[in-house]
Amino acid sequence: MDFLRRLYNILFSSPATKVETPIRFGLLGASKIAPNAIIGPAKTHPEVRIVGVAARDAERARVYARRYGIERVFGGYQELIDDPDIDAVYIPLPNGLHYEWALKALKAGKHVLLEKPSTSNATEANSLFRHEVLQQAKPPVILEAFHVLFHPAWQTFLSCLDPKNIVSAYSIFHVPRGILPNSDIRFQYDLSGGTLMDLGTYKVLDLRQIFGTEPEECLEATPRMMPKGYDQKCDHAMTAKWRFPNGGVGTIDCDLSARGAAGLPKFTMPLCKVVHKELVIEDAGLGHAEGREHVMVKTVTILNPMFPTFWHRIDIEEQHTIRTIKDKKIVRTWTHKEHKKAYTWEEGNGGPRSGEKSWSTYRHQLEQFVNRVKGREGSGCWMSGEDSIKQMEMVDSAYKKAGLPLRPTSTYH
Ligand SMILES: NC(=O)C1=CN([C@@H]2O[C@H](COP(=O)(O)OP(=O)(O)OC[C@H]3O[C@@H](n4cnc5c(N)ncnc54)[C@H](OP(=O)(O)O)[C@@H]3O)[C@@H](O)[C@H]2O)C=CC1
Ligand SMILES: O=C1OC[C@@H](O)[C@H](O)[C@H]1O
Repeated sequence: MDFLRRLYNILFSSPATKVETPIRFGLLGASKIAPNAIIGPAKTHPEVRIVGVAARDAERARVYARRYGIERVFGGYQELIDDPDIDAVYIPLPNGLHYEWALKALKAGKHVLLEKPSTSNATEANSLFRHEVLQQAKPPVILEAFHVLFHPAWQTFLSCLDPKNIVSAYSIFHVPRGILPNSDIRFQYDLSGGTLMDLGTYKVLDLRQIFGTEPEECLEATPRMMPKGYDQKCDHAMTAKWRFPNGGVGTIDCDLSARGAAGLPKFTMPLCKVVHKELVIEDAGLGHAEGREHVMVKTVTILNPMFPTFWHRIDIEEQHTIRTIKDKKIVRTWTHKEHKKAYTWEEGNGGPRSGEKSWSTYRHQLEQFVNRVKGREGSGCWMSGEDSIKQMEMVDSAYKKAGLPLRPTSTYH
């Protein structure tokens, strides 16, 4: 029942009355993702209007504008960026074009909401996020659009972890075979494609946030390359492992063409599972009988971190053991399980933060983007430029380990 109510509110949320001077957004490209990522969220945001769309082909932009009720059409990306009526741009272009168009937009003084991955590699990320245009007194805002981190479900999950005691973290995101054609932009090396660049970047972010720090080394990276006849520099799937400074190991598993028995499309629930090291519990009761100790291992799992507004669950499992200290003979074991959900901040890890149950991860993200542009404090959830650089360093480390070329660096300056 709760699920149906949420679904109804997600699909039919009423449009907001707009303020007199909203942030005027332009879209680069008539992209597939913009309706979910910004056009829909903007409808319920009183301070945002989507005023223009640019496409390489003006007719394509016209059709898109008509379909989504966008006032203005631009015959090219630069034309939109140069328009004084545009305050901010959303960039959902193929990965290989992110760097160039983000920099062009920043140079024109526009705020930038930039799709993930921010750039093709760490070299580009360095040049973009440390560019002089961002060193001025009041620089434009730029955000790599890792929408998931803005949702209370993800933040609540993080607050259940004890980063320094994490032994292992596992993060999986598979898309069943057949959803994306092998000709998709995600599988073209020249456009900086690859599954690690696409789904993998979410998983890389998961590990960075779970451990709360950067990895020391990529231990393994195993791609499954595109089938014969397609781009042989692109990974269709990737698993990779990193060691973090506390000795813990983080593993990612991403697949944009997941198959099961007989090669049929396979669905796997996206999740992150975190196992902590065994801790001795100093309790006055059970564990303190002469010669015995009470130990506990905590495992925290979030199911469906990607689309938590529809449904998610956070499972906290504590495995308790009473055993003899000398020879570790088990006297008693039991498991304590707790399930959490956080469709709102109140349900989750608290705080007077804004949001409604029906807000998607993208709507939460837009709220914080606007807060930054307006110079307000906001929820505290953010992805800094330095964070985006670290992201790409970690992605590059896996491509290097796999023996694959880094995605190509743009020649734009
Ligand atoms: N945040 C999220 O949940 C998601 C993020 N993404 C990210 O958004 C970006 C776009 O993804 P998606 O919307 O699926 O992509 P699309 O296939 O819809 O492509 C986006 C736009 O890229 C433009 N484009 C420019 N140059 C090229 C070219 N050489 N070949 C093909 N297209 C080109 C097209 O613009 P034009 O209209 O001008 O022709 C097209 O509209 C990617 O970076 C992806 O990682 C994607 C899905 C989900
Ligand atoms: O960002 C994304 O999220 C959802 C995926 O299905 C898609 O491939 C990816 O680009």
